[in-house]
Amino acid sequence: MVRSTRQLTIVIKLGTSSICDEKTHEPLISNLSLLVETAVKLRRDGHRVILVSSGAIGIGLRKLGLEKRPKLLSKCQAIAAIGQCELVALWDKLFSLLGQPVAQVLLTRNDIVDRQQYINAANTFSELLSMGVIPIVNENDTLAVSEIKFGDNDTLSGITAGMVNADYLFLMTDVDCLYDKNPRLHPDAKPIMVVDDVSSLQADVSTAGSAVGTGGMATKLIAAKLATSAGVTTIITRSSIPANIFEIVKYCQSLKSQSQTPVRSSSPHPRHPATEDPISTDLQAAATRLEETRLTTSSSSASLSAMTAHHTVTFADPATPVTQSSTPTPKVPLHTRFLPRSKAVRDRHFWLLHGLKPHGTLFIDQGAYNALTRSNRAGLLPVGVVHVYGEFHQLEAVSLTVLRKIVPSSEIDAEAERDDGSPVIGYAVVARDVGRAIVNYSSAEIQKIRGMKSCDIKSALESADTEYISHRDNTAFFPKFEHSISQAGSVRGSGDEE
Ligand SMILES: Nc1ncnc2c1ncn2[C@@H]1O[C@H](COP(=O)(O)OP(=O)(O)O)[C@@H](O)[C@H]1O
Ligand SMILES: N[C@@H](CCC(=O)OP(=O)(O)O)C(=O)O
Repeated sequence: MVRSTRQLTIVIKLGTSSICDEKTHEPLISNLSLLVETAVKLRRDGHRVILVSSGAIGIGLRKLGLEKRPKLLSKCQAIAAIGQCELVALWDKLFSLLGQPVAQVLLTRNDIVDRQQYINAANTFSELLSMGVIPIVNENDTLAVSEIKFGDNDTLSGITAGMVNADYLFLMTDVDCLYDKNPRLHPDAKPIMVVDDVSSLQADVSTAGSAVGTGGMATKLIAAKLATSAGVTTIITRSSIPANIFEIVKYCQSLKSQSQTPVRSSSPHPRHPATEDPISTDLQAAATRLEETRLTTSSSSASLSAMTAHHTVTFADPATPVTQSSTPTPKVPLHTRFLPRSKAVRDRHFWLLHGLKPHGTLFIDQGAYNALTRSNRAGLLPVGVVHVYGEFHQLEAVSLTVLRKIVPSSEIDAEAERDDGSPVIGYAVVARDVGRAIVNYSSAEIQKIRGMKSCDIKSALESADTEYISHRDNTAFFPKFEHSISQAGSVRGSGDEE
């Protein structure tokens, strides 16, 4: 039993590989039943549970006696429609045996781009959870085409966890945890126990996962980044023993309460809980890492598959200082734990960053970025915009990118050419994706007023309702340490602008 002084909200994501057999696509009934027992026990312990379930296409393939996914999108969508019906009927049947009501929630990215629809979805989750129901979420594959797709249920589960302000996101899969490389291909792969910053993680997740899964580990890291930014502790662990969730939550809760217990000190200065103190948080993480390093060798055998049973070495980032901890080592099943950010991005900011689909990019200068992110935040003025990329309309979303350097594309690739064979005249841009904004002007209008003082907007445009390209309430920024690493991308422009 997970004893907790407060009710926890726990999102559990189950991938296709945990729902049906990789080759025959037969449902893995024992897996599903164990998951149902665990979810119902969590409910009976007073927690709120959401299940994000893949498997519609896998189950649909089985129903139609097909060996693999057809290439044609409409066929896949039809199979998903057939499979989703069977999948939810199966979940409903299993949960009903234990008297647990469930609800089906199908989402596409388009559903949450609109703020009101996002709020509607969040309210529906909230109502269902307070009625004691377990929502079962999947992407609405019948409607989703690439432009409006989450693309994979890992990302969808990260967004769901952020939307409901969950405490935990469990990404249940067919390996015990995240490794430094794919354990299916590398028997010497080392498990990674704790991750405190997904952006600086060094693990090879480039190889594909199971034959039935869509994103492999790469999309689980995206989900972890999304969820931890919203303050959600994210766990990757094996799905075949769902009861491990109890042990892992108990362990994480005990770490949290340890770190929140004020330390008695003779110092005249009050001590802050460790979670508010970046230095002690680091030490806590490092100490935890050491504890977990020990426990991997001793207690994970129950959850280790034949494939990974020999992994007794844990992997700790050598760059991170590790301190001794005298805390007795608890026995916890093998898992990777992604630590939540202490400054969680929630509600409107979470929606701005992760619900919206950017239609273009505004390159802003460092001064604008500083003004937009300081404590007394400013709105985005034309003077801070140095470049506009893409075509978008008023009130659409854009990415905000801090421009670092512009390099003529010829310096990067002398052979660069367009599809029709003509040479590319343009730039390679070194920039950092820092946030999102909803704009008050179209791309064509911003092109005219970028770099201008606010008093000049009226003379440059036919109508100018506001001096702001984006009001501060319509901008949101990724936590500073989580910016994506500098990326180079070519902007195919006229070449005469900068
Ligand atoms: N660094 C890594 N650590 C662990 N698993 C990895 C890694 N890189 C790739 N994988 C693969 O990811 C798979 C899990 O992803 P996936 O098949 O999409 O599962 P699911 O259907 O549960 O979403 C594992 O079976 C493994 O082969
Ligand atoms: N929506 C799809 C699942 C897509 C997906 O992300 O699958 P997986 O990588 O196995 O979690 C389905 O239900 O088949």
